[in-house]
Formats: sequence, structure tokens, C-alpha cells
Amino acid sequence: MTTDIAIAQRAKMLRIGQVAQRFDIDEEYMEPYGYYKAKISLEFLETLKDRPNGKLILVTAINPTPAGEGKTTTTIGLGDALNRIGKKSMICLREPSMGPVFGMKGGAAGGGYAQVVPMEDINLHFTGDISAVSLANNLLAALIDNHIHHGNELGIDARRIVWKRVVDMNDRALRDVTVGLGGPGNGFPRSDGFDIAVASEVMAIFCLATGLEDLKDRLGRIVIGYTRDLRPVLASDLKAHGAMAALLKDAIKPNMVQTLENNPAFIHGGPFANIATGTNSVIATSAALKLSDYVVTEAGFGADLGAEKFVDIVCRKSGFKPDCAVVVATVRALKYHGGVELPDLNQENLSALEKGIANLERHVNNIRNHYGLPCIVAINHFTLDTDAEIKLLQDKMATQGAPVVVSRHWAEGGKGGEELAHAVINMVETTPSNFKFVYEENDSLWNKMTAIATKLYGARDIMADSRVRAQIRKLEDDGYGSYPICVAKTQYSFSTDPALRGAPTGHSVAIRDVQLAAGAEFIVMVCGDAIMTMPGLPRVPSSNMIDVDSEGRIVGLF
Ligand SMILES: Nc1ncnc2c1ncn2[C@@H]1O[C@H](COP(=O)(O)OP(=O)(O)O)[C@@H](O)[C@H]1O
Ligand SMILES: O=COP(=O)(O)O
Ligand SMILES: [Mg+2]
Repeated sequence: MTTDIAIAQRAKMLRIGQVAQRFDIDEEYMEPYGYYKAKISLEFLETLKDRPNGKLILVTAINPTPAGEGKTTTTIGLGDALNRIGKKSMICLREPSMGPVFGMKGGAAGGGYAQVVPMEDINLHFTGDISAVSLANNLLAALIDNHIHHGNELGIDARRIVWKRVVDMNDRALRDVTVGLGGPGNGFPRSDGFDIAVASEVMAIFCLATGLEDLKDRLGRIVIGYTRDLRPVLASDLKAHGAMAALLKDAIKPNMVQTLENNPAFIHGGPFANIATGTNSVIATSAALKLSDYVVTEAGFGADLGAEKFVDIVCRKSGFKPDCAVVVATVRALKYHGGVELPDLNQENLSALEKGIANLERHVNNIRNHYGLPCIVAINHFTLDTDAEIKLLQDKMATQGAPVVVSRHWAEGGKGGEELAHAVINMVETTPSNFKFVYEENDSLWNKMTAIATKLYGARDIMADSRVRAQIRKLEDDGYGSYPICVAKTQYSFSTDPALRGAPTGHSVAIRDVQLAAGAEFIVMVCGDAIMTMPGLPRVPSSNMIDVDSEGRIVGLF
């Protein structure tokens, strides 16, 4: 079988300036990173602000198997298909974290004949944005310990520092560390830990900021910890935010690359959707909306996570209003939700498929009734899907109020996605969006989390111990009650139990921890025990297969 990287390395790429010209982006505003990547200057984006917005299509999915069900691949295939049928379309994706790249899931540049290129660059260092985010995050961490070392004038309580270090790698050995060992010259010993870079609040701020000044202002409002009398200590108290913004001044400009069919793609910002917001930067999507008639963007994991955060955090803050949603479903994942285990997903199993369709039905219901969005089901066709399985899925979904389209973009590129593209255009042109939030800004934090859990997850209620309840009360007392919620929970289930697949009801969502993201302006609610902000590498990491050959070409990157 032809690998993704073999297809990508055979691509006939255009110089990135040629791709940009098709979308009236003058080369003087392009800051090339080689021949096939470029950043777009923020000054250029300023010149666009009076233009009307194009239509916004959100690609989401059912709860995935560990491999993922093809949101990124479908976003790319749909974007190519829209351009093939004569629609001026751009796609907006997140940049891949090297955690999954070297870990279990692999890259995030699509697959088959629906990829963005140069995929090796995109999946590895790309233009250095995630490294810049990591450095900005860790500069703040270093300044905290340095401040304590040099007398601690702010009175930071070292036991109440909430700011962690980050690295863009899956490294369980760094989850729980002690810093400052080795005597007085090394500072004061204290427990610390690393999160994966894409879980950093700096990444969330990066993705929500509207420009450099907003970025700097938000960075300054980060709460790094508390004094002994529980007063918050901010990054601006440490005079850190200017230097942090300086590290990010180039990263904040959106990156442009191209698809295998030479259509433009913005790839910018990379938060995961199970532990963070899960969508690309507001700057990139805002730019794409001014530069094209149809923007296709994806939100991570299932519609219970990435799409909900896109709606309740990103759209609430940015003013975006999606015109429709495409929910990606696969036969394999629906069989998984019907109880089939991973090794057996390649066998036809109509009864399991029929049972697992409940997961898709609930996502369609949530998207239509709780996000108020017209919805299309895209069956991301896999080679081993049987006609009987496809027919069963189409028949079962026929009464759910969402058109079901089989899309073959992975195998055929944009051509394979044209039916989906026509369905999207028809939906956008005939069905108005009744876009709405799942909860209101002035609902209490507890009621916001209750709304998400009961309306979307099928939960009976939420619960929390007295410590967490006290934390929530203090956040309300400190004036953060109007902030939206960023749920951190497993991506495999509507519940907090990854093994509870399908469409569980009556479960309880336990809030294990609550974290303030004052700069990103949301409250993280960590639900259940199956979630961590520093993943570990699997027994056989993808890095085993990755190499560089004698001509300097990357091999084994999927
Ligand atoms: N139709 C398909 N057939 C085979 N492999 C696919 C198909 N769609 C996606 N993939 C592969 O599945 C993995 C997940 O796809 P991706 O688009 O990254 O999913 P998501 O964005 O939902 O996590 C990638 O390795 C991709 O190449
Ligand atoms: O945050 C997760 O994103 P994917 O669903 O694209 O892997
Ligand atoms: Mg993806």
C-alpha cells in the first residue's frame, strides 16, 4: 500500500507565493520559510478587516478510536473538493504536536490523497511555533523560581505555584518532578511537573488572541500561583509578559502551506481538544474568512469536545458563527461503539454497527439542537467498509434529519469529496444556521458544567468533592464566574470512562480538578481520571519507524 509520506513526497507543489497569489495575497505580505511555507504578516490581515466574511464550515466527528476518524483528512478533502467545483475555499487546521507524531497517533497532516504538504515539515518543526510557545511558557517558569531565589518580594507561596513547565513530547518521566535540588545556588527545592506544550495556557492564549497586543495583554494576566494569603500572582507581576510576547512575535503570524491539489491551507496553533480548546488560531480563521468564500476548519476529537469548545469558547470570544457542521463518522469507529474491539474492526459486523450508530445519532442531535447548526454526516470511507455496512448506516441515519454522504477523499482526493462539497453548498444555501451556545455567560460555573454534561453527554448530573466545590466558589468570588468552561476529559466516550462507548446515559460526570486560565479567559474542569496533560509514549512508539535516509529525506513518517 502506498504510504502517506510516499504520496506527499511525490506531490507537485507550487511555490507558496504562487498559491497565495490565487487568493490575492500579495507576495510583499508573505514571509517565506523556504519555498513551500510562509507566514502572513499581521499588517496584511489588518487591510482585510472591512471585507465581508465567507461561510464557515466546522468539521467535527463522533467519538474516535485511538487512530482518529478522519476530521483533518476530511477537512482537506472537502477543501479540495470545494475548489474543484468552483468555490473559493481555504482550510484551517491545527499544527501537529510532536507528542502524537512520535507516540501513538501519528501525524496530523491528513492522509491518502487528502493531505497538506510538505507533510514532513508540518509534522516536525514546521515554522517553530510550538517551540516558541514552549519557550515562552518555560521563560515564565524560570522567572518564578528565579524570583523566589532572589528574595521572593511578591511573597509567592512555593506550595501554591500552579504554573508548570512544558515540552512538546510525550514524556511520562516528567509528569511529577522536583526542581531546585543541589543546594542554595540552585534555588529552592519544590515539586513541579511538565505538561505537553499543546496543553499550555500559552497555546490557548496563542489560539484565542486577536493580535500581538491582545496576546501580550492576555499573557500578562496569567495567574502563576498564589501568596500565603491566597492573593493571585500574575505573569505581569514578574514583568514576564513582554519577553514572552517577544518570543511569540513571529509565531503569532499564521502559516500558509498547500494541499496536494495546491489549494491554500492555514495551519496555526495546535491545542488538543481533550485537555485544551482543540481548534486552530482565531487569527488564522479570521484571515481565511476574509480571503475566501468558504472556510473549512476542524475541531479536535468528537463533537462533545472540540466542537463544543469551538462553539462555547472560540465563537463566543471571536464572534464566529458557523454556517454548518460536518460530522465525520466511520464504520470502524461505529463498530467500536457497538462493542467490537480494535483488532476485530476490519470484519463486517452489522449488529455491532447498528448498536454503535447511537453515538453518531447523539452527536447529530447535539449539533442540530444544542449548537443550532445544520448538520451533514460524512462517512469517511475506508477500503474495508462493506456495501452492507454503508447501506445500513445510511438507512439508519435517514430519519435523523442530517444528509448522509459517503466521501472517498482519502482514496481519491478532492474528486472523491465532490458529493460532500455539493451537499455542504446546498446545506449552506438552503438551511439557515440557528447557531447558539450550550450555556449563557452569566450562568454559574457549576450550571455551565451541568449544562454541558446533561445536554451533550447524556449525564444524570455532575459531582465534585468539597475541595473542588470550594475552588469553584473561590473562582466565582474572585470574579471569574463569567468565564466559559474548557472540559478536560477522555475523547473516547461521552462519559468520563473511556470504556463506556456508544451513547451512555444516566452517568455522573465527576470534576476532579479546576484550573483558572485567566489569560485564555476560561476555566478548565478536569473530569474523570482517564485524562492527563502529559501523555506517555506507547510500548512501540512511532519514532521506531522514523528515520532520515542518505539523501536527507525523512522516511517512516506514516
Ligand atoms: N478513509 C481513510 N482510509 C484510511 N485511512 C484514513 C482514512 N481517513 C483518515 N485516515 C487515516 O487515519 C488517521 C486519522 O486521520 P485524521 O484525519 O488525522 O483524523 P482526526 O483528525 O479525526 O484525528 C490518519 O493516519 C489518516 O491518514
Ligand atoms: O485534539 C485532537 O485532535 P484530533 O481529533 O484531530 O486528533
Ligand atoms: Mg486531526
